[in-house]
Amino acid sequence: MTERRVFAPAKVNLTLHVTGQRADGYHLLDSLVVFADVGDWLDVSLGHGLTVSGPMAAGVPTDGRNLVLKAAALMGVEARIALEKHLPAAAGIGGGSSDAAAVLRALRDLTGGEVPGAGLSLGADVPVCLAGRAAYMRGIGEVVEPVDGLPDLAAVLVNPGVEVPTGAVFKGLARKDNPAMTPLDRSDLIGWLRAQRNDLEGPAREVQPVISDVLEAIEATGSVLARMSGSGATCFGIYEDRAQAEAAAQALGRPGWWVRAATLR
Ligand SMILES: C[C@@](CO)(OP(=O)(O)O)[C@H](O)COP(=O)(O)OP(=O)(O)OC[C@H]1O[C@@H](n2ccc(N)nc2=O)[C@H](O)[C@@H]1O
Ligand SMILES: Nc1ncnc2c1ncn2[C@@H]1O[C@H](COP(=O)(O)OP(=O)(O)O)[C@@H](O)[C@H]1O
Repeated sequence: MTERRVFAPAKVNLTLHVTGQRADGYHLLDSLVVFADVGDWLDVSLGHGLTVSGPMAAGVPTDGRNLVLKAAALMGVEARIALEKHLPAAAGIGGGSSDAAAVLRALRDLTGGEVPGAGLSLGADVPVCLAGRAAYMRGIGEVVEPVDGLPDLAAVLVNPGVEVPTGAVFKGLARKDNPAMTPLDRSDLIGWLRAQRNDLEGPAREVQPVISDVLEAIEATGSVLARMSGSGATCFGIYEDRAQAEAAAQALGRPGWWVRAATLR
């Protein structure tokens, strides 16, 4: 087999605490990250060329700006990649980073090569996406510590169709030195999550006020928790079970909104 078909799941920051800032301007993070059963698909082989198709392909670069080609360059090879885009871009769910990580995994497999620096040079979210499982993400994203024993979470993902530039949201932070997460309480995960934060939610709402409407709409469907992921604008709701999440996804349909029921793990 000289071709690999790989899945690039949506990344969800269940929590995202910004705890400091480095001299180079990058922020120190303390985040619990999980992955969805919703994502992009890629066919990867050694060769040349990139095609982008699928329902969310519009606006995604098809040249060297695409992170999947940067991932191949990092591995020191040329790759032939067919990317099927299902995730919105610049949406706080790491679409580009997860695509890059999927290519790194496929090329590692095809070439036997190592991934330099776990892909951090491609973006702060790439190392955790390369791990591809529930993990704490710390440092600026380079410290990834797997977390075992979390229950599957029934969820909806909602993106209101507006892009949020990550850098602008970090710039809008009033405080850089916020408290870290408290120790994880597996016996009351939802209660624990409610007591944690996404520090980027405030500045992201300033950039895109529609995020407040999304969170209110999710809360109105009876979610046990509603939060924003990453730097937004995608928000998630957590539900008692998958049937409730599916019903919520139906209820949340609005023109221009991207809504998916998902299992997070
Ligand atoms: C905020 C997070 C949380 O998981 O998710 P997204 O909203 O991107 O999904 C990530 O840290 C984003 O990772 P990623 O999107 O790969 O970021 P990068 O391309 O490396 O950086 C984009 C910009 O965000 C800022 N940035 C990013 C990461 C970090 N730890 N501190 C920062 O200040 C910098 O201004 C940088 O120029
Ligand atoms: N494979 C890709 N998929 C989506 N966007 C990509 C990709 N490669 C590069 N990009 C660019 O990266 C930017 C951020 O996209 P993405 O990684 O999805 O954002 P986020 O980190 O907020 O989830 C987009 O504006 C897009 O132009």
